[in-house]
Amino acid sequence: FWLLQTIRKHNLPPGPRGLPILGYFPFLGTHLHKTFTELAQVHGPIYKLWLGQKIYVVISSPLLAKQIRDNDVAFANRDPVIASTVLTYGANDIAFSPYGPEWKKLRKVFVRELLSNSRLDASYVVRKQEVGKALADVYWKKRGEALDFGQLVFTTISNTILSMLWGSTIHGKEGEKFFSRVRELSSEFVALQGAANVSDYIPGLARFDLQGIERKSRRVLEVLDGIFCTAIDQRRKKLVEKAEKETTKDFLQILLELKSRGDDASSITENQLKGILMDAIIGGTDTTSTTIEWTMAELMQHPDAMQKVIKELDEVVGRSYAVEEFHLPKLCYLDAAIKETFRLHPTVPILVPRSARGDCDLGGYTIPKGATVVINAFAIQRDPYLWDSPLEFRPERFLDEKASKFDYLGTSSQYLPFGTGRRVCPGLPMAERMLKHFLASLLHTFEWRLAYGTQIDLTDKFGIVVKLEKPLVLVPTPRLANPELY
Ligand code: HEM
Repeated sequence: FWLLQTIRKHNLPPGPRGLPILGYFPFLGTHLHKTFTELAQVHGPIYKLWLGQKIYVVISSPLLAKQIRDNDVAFANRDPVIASTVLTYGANDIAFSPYGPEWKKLRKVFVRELLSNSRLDASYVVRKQEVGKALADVYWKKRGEALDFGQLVFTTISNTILSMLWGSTIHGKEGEKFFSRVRELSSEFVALQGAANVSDYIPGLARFDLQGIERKSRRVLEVLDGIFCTAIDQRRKKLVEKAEKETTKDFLQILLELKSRGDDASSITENQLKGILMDAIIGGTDTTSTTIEWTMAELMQHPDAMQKVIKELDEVVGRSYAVEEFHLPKLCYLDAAIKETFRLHPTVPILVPRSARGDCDLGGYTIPKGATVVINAFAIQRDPYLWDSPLEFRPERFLDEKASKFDYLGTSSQYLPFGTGRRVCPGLPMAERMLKHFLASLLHTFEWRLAYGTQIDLTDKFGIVVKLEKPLVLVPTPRLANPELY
C-alpha cells in the first residue's frame, strides 16, 4: 500500500522493472558502477531503481549533477547502510551524519583544525618520514625483487595517516603492532560497507541480520574501539603529565583539546572524536593508495607517458635530491597523469550516495523524501559525448588551457572524483599532497619494470573503493646514485 501510494503521488523517473519485494536487487551484478552505466544507456540520464523498499535515483549527466549542486542543501543528507552506521558509532562522524549543525561542526573541526594548509605544512615532517622509511625499505630489502606494489603503497599510506593521527602517542614495537592491526581491520571495514546486505533494503528483515553483516561490523568496531581507547588513554596521560615539548601536535592531541573545551560551538563528544578518527583512517587510506596503484598501472601500460613523468622529475627535482612537497606544483605532467587516472578510474566511482531531505524536483521528475541519490561519476567521466576518445589514457587532455576548469572540487560537473557541493571530500588537500609526493618519490628513486611472466591487467573489482582485480607485481631498480637519498 505504501509503495503504491509513493508511486501514485510522485512523478518518479523511469526505470527498469524488478521482482516483487526484492525489486532490482537480484540484478545488480558484481560491478555496480558498470550496471548503473548500462542502465543509463537504456533508461536515460536519470532513472530510478527499487531495491527492496528503497528508491534509488541514479544520475549520469553533468547537467543533472550540476542541478544537484545548485540545489545542494536539498540533497545534503546521507542514507548510510547498516554496516556504516554501526562502524561510525551510530553515524557520529562526518561522512554519514545527517546534514545539520552537528555535521557542520564536525566538518569545520576537521577542515580547520586538521587539514588547513598550516596544519598540513606542520605534519609534512611525518609524511616525509614515512615515505623515506618506505623508500629505504625497498632499497635495502627489495631492490631487484618482485614486489606487490599495491601492498607497499597501502602499508605506507596507512602508516602515514596513522602517524599523523597519533604518531607520537604510541611508539616503537607497540606502535607497529597497533598500526598493523588497524590496517587489517580497515580492509575488513571497507569490505563490510561494500557488501550487499538485504537488511538495508528490506528493513523488516534487519532484525534477523540474515547475512551476519551487522554482527561482523560490531565485532570489527569492538576491536577498533579498543585500539582507539588505548591511544586516547595514553595521549591523555601525556597531556596530564605535560612531559613533552612537541612543536607538532598529532591530530589526536588536537581532537582531545577540542573535546575538553566545553563550549558547544566547537567541542565534540567522545564518540564524535572516534568517528572523526574512523573517517580519516577509512576515508583516507584505501582511496589514496588505490589511486596511486591505478596511476602506476596506467603509466606502466603507457611508456611514453611514463618517460614524460620521469623527464619532468629529472628537470624539476634533479637526480641529486629527494622529492619534496614544494616541488609538487611544478610537476605538471604528473598532475595531468593523476587527473587522467581519476577520470578513467574514479576511486569512488558512484561517490558517496546522498539522500533527499524532502520531496524535490530533479530533471522534471519528483525525487521523494528519503530517496537515495547516486551520481555515477564513472559514467560521466567516460561519456563519449563529453570526452574525446574517452577510453584512452591521455594525460595531455588535462594540460591545455580549457582543462583548468577540471579541478578536484567538482567545479565542472563533468569531472567529479572527489564529489561536489557541500559534501565534497574534505580530505582532498591531504590526499593530494600524500598521493603526489609518494608517487613522485617512487618514480624518482626507482625504475620499475613488470615482474617476469606478468602483464598489466586493468580489470577492476567493485567495492566502495574500486581496485585492480589482480595485484600489480613490479621490480624496482634504484635510479639515484647517492645511497643517502634512500
Ligand atoms: C584519493 C583519495 C580520496 C578520494 C578519491 C575521495 C573521495 C571522496 C568522495 C567521492 C566523497 C563523497 C563526496 C560527495 O558526497 O560529494 C568523499 C567524502 C569524504 N571523504 Fe574522501 N576521498 C579521498 C581521500 C580522503 C581523505 C585522505 C580523507 C581524510 C583524511 C577523506 C575523508 C572524507 C570524508 C570525511 C568524507 C565525507 C564528507 C561529508 O560527508 O561531508 N577522504 N571522499
